[in-house]
Amino acid sequence: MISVAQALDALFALVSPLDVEDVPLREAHGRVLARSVAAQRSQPPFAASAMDGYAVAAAQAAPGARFTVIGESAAGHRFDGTVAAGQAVRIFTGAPLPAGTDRVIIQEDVDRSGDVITLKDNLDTNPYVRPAGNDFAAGSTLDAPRLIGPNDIALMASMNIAAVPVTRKPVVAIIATGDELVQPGEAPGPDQIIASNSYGLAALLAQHGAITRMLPIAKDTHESLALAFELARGADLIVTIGGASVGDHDLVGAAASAQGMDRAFYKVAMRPGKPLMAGRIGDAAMIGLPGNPVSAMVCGHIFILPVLRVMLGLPAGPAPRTKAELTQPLTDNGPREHYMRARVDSGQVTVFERQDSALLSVLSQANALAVRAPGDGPRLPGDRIEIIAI
Ligand SMILES: Nc1nc2c(c(=O)[nH]1)N[C@H]1C(S)=C(S)[C@@H](COP(=O)(O)OP(=O)(O)OC[C@H]3O[C@@H](n4cnc5c(N)ncnc54)[C@H](O)[C@@H]3O)O[C@H]1N2
Ligand code: MOO
Repeated sequence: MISVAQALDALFALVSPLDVEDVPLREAHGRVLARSVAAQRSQPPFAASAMDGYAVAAAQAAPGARFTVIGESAAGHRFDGTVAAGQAVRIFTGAPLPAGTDRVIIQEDVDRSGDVITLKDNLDTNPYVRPAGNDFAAGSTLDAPRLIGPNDIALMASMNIAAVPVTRKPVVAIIATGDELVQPGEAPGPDQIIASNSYGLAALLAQHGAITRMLPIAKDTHESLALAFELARGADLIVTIGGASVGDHDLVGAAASAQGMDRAFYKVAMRPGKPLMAGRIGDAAMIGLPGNPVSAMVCGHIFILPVLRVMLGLPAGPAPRTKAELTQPLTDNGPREHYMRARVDSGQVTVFERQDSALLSVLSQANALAVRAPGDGPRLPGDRIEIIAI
């Protein structure tokens, strides 16, 4: 059996960043910026007032100084003339500073009588001018790769970038396997259960930038599995669920081999998730997940999300870990890396008592996986242990 880190490296070697497409700015949120983009203009494009008040020459601004107001500069409507000594222009936030001025006196610091203003004592010394290019200069870049968030959308809008180069979304085909499965909403027979982790995985992968194709449930026969692989053609990644272990009806490995799968590995020293397999089938990467619902979801977080990130052009790396303080003692860990379902609150982590990999009710209460290294000794309350947010 290989380690989780070795399995991740092998998975990263199976995939590469997908091609680039341009999308309208409104559709770029949550996508990965594939090429750096450059500002089409400076912001602000002119020296602008930061406050409502009066634009004057700074050299003349002193308590008691008097100015004649000769016009107005508003946002979107500049004052076209030049301001001479002893003159001021009424100005509003965001408006261009008129020629001949380099300071804004806020209106609270002014007494106005008709067209004449007198500056008060205790003048605010801030010039309240935003120089041209204060935020960014034309040509300055937002660098790729980067997961585009709402703040980036605002910045690119301001840079006048209407079409954004992003990595194409990976298409992931999801194949649930097993005679016991029916889809949610169908009527199960007495020995049947409802397919669940295919739906959880589809939600997880869509949340992280994939287009998911949920294929019909494959029966535990070579013919049915062959048909499922046929239907998966064209996907960038094929994810099977179940049939990965050693039982007489676990046929996914053999069915994938029959499709010409070039196997990278089978079995990983982790808990849950041991019977994981991966390889390539034609142009697609293939990941065979164990069927136990929590195992499949944990493998989704630990393996598939990092693989998606690489396909999206983001750096290769494992699921990010932080540390939290244990609230309870833990017995020593076995030889496999253990991803324990846990709840983190205010930096403290409580590991659930029931860790069976069939318990979706426990997984749904969890917001983290507490990670135990292979052979990790017993732990005491107060110990800081590694966690992965889920
Ligand atoms: N003798 C051994 N038995 C098992 C071993 C082993 O090493 N030796 N490994 C165990 C481990 S660990 C796991 S995990 C499971 C994984 O087995 P499979 O990948 O072959 O999964 P199945 O047998 O098909 O299913 C297991 C379990 O999960 C349910 N299932 C499957 N798919 C779905 C789905 N889409 N939605 C909901 N539930 C699903 C299935 O009904 C089974 O209950 O093997 C152990 N056995
Ligand atoms: O390691 Mo298997 O993946 O739960 O129980």
